Amino acid sequence: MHTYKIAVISGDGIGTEVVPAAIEVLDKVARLDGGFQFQWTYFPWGCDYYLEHGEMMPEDGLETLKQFDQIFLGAVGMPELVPDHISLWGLLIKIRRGLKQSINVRPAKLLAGLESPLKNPENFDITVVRENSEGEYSDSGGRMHSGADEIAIQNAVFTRKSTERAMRYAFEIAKNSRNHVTSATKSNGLTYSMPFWDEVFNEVKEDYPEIDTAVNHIDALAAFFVMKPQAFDVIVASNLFGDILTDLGGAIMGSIGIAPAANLNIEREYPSMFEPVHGSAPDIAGKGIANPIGQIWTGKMMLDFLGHHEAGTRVLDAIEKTLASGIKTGDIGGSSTLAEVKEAIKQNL
Ligand SMILES: NC(=O)C1=CN([C@@H]2O[C@H](COP(=O)(O)OP(=O)(O)OC[C@H]3O[C@@H](n4cnc5c(N)ncnc54)[C@H](O)[C@@H]3O)[C@@H](O)[C@H]2O)C=CC1
Ligand SMILES: CC(=O)C(=O)O
Ligand SMILES: [K+]
Ligand SMILES: [Mn+2]
Repeated sequence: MHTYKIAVISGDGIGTEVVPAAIEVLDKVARLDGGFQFQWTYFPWGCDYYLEHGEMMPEDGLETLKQFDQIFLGAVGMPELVPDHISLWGLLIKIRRGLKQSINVRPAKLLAGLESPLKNPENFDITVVRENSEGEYSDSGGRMHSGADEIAIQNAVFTRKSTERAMRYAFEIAKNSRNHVTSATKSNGLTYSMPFWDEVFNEVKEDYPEIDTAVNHIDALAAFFVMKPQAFDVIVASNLFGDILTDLGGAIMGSIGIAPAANLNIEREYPSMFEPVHGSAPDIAGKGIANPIGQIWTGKMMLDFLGHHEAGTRVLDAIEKTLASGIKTGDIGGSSTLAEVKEAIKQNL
């Protein structure tokens, strides 16, 4: 029996509610499978930790995390207590970069039993490959002067290595999907980064003659997500474009509370980190009404990454069965609690 050592960072807000629920589901599916188990190690890192220690995680936090097989994280951020750029850069983004989780995979598909806010949605099944290590998320820039002369400069960083890596990963995924990759660009507004992005895309696609491609500006692409999401298979996007597009992906499924994500170290040199698309949702935290499906589906992505596809399928089937039976949280039109949804998903495994 294989034991996976998983570092758990529930983080802030609803992270502390949805993570334990997902762990119960993962433990049960492991028991039903019989071939593997999880050993969970909990780290109390987050905004409360920051208020006590002056840092979001200990200085040797990354070294500690390297000893685990994978990381399971909820969400980071409590803007009323700690400014978001401090909390996210001190924990979430620090781990993504420090452990070279350079790819963020975020699926969005029409789930059985869930009503999309789109009026007559055709069946859509999209995988967004988001570059996760650079781009518009950068700490290069500065602020100076004050008053009417105040200036803020935020640079975006696009390296050939990381751009190409994200694109190649998208093409590889497309081979096992429907052989189509769309590139999200904005080379009509950004004069250096996105023309470069387009050039690299044109070069990379030459290596994949069997894959069809399209290029859309991100503004149009966002509109197409609403008007014709069925037109897409795999999408490759920069860090910020992918971030925005995948909240929209969650929304057209029914709620950002169900959207899963995986921060992958595709070289498998360091642990990958599995955390849903949504944040800490301070507006509903502590009420027991958060939707646990995003976190649970994220657990399915971890199972898949570990090679347990049958167990992963079992989790997604149980989610869909639960939705079809009408057991839903408020964000997707139901009146069930987090605990009720979790219990139903466990039953349906
Ligand atoms: N990966 C991460 O850890 C992320 C952290 N954040 C942080 O989270 C905090 C709140 O950010 P927001 O912009 O409000 O985004 P958010 O994703 O936390 O919430 C946006 C809206 O969606 C709802 N929502 C989110 N997850 C839900 C769930 N599982 N069930 C039901 N409803 C859900 C919330 O109630 C809220 O109305 C901030 O500190 C932000 O920086 C935001 C996004 C990602
Ligand atoms: C911070 C955030 O919203 C994300 O990385 O998805
Ligand atoms: K998250
Ligand atoms: Mn986001």
